[in-house]
Amino acid sequence: MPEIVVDNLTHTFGKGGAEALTVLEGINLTFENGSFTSIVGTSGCGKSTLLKMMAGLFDPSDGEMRLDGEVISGTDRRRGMVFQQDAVFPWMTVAKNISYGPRLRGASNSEQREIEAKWTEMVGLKGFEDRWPRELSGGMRKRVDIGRVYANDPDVLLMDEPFGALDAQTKERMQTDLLEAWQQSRKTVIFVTHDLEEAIFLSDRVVVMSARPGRIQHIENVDLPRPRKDEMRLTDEFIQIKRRLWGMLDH
Ligand SMILES: Nc1ncnc2c1ncn2[C@@H]1O[C@H](COP(=O)(O)OP(=O)(O)OP(=O)(O)O)[C@@H](O)[C@H]1O
Repeated sequence: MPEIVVDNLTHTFGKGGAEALTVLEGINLTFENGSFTSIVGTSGCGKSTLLKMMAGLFDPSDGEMRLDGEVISGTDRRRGMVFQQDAVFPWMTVAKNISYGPRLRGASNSEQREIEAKWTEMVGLKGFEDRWPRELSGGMRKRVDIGRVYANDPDVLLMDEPFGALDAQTKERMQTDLLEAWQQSRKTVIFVTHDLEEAIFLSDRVVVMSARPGRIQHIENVDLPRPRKDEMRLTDEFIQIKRRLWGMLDH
């Protein structure tokens, strides 16, 4: 069953005003349940805007998005978002950050412990449960962020350049770990990135957007086998996809 449908979506900031700016035009996309899709495109083509609208942070000026047939409007824990800047609470330990959402919804102490144990392990933070965010590296804080979103048990994870601020080595490790968590949970993931290699490595599909106003320029199905291995980045098939997509972007 299709999970998210973006139906003829157009978005103009300040519509009707002198400074009106159309950033997205005529976007039609379907994200299948459990799929991993990346969205790439030159800076300013509206990738973050599209993702934020899927999160329900604001409504499109035309068209609509539906999750299982229901029009998306407003935020909902079924759609969890991870931003580039981590959103970890500095006054809570790793475990408390992770169980924040369930605690807010009245989960019992034992349910919270269970969720903390499951997700600290899944995001590679076992043994760090009682640490404070100030004691963690950037990559570890990102893991807390991802664990916290997963702990809410969303249907869809919306990730806006979550690894953009990390060094190359940490980034590669985070990509592999994210894929492992995704393969176990099979949530639908929509992942915005500037990094073509990251997009290809992670995804079933890479959506290429044209420069502003962003339109869908191309959809690349990535048929590399899973589980993905780091060495795949060096295969001819991988490099060919990268070259093809690179040629489509405005540099
Ligand atoms: N709230 C807003 N009001 C007015 N214009 C906005 C607003 N948010 C974004 N924009 C503009 O919309 C365009 C698209 O922005 P968006 O952040 O979606 O692009 P992007 O593709 O994610 O860019 P980048 O890759 O650089 O993050 C930009 O020109 C930006 O200045």
